[in-house]
Amino acid sequence: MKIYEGKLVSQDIKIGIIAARFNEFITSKLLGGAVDALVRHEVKEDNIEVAWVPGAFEIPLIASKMAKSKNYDAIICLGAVIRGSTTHYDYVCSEVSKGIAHVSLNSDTPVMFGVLTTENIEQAIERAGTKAGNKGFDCAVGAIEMINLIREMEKNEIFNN
Ligand SMILES: Nc1c(NC[C@H](O)[C@H](O)[C@H](O)CO)[nH]c(=O)[nH]c1=O
Ligand SMILES: CC(=O)[C@@H](O)COP(=O)(O)O
Repeated sequence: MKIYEGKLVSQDIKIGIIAARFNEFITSKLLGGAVDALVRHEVKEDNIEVAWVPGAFEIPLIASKMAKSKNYDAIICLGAVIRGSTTHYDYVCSEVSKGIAHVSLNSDTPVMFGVLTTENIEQAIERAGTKAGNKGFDCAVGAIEMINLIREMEKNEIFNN
């Protein structure tokens, strides 16, 4: 039985991060967690590039452009969509999640979904560095794992058709 898994090592890893400015009180904490995880796993700061977009809905477009550039080994998408009093929340969440998944599959690039979708501000705060951890940190570790998993499987010619 052969098992492949991505090691948490970071030789010459280049990361693109997209952060939504909407609910910046939350998304800045997600960004801090992601950068902390990357640096503590020895990703060079010069190899981390951050793009700020107005809101989560704009993330997929920039993710697509970053992925098409082939300048990044993985892309991390960070946002905080918090339900309001209309159905706008449902449309934003749906399109952002579909859009990010579409970019990842169409570009063969790991695009990590670090967009909080919460019922209230308290749930967002809990997931941005308090009692439920930091989803930005988690996504960054996942990005390193995915990059190394793909590299390992490619080295073993697993994807050769
Ligand atoms: N309500 C939230 C939004 N709304 C804004 C949209 O993401 C988008 O920027 C706007 O519709 C213009 O295209 N964005 C969030 O990131 N979080 C929210 O809670
Ligand atoms: C997620 C949203 O778009 C939401 O915060 C907007 O609030 P509202 O539905 O009250 O306009």
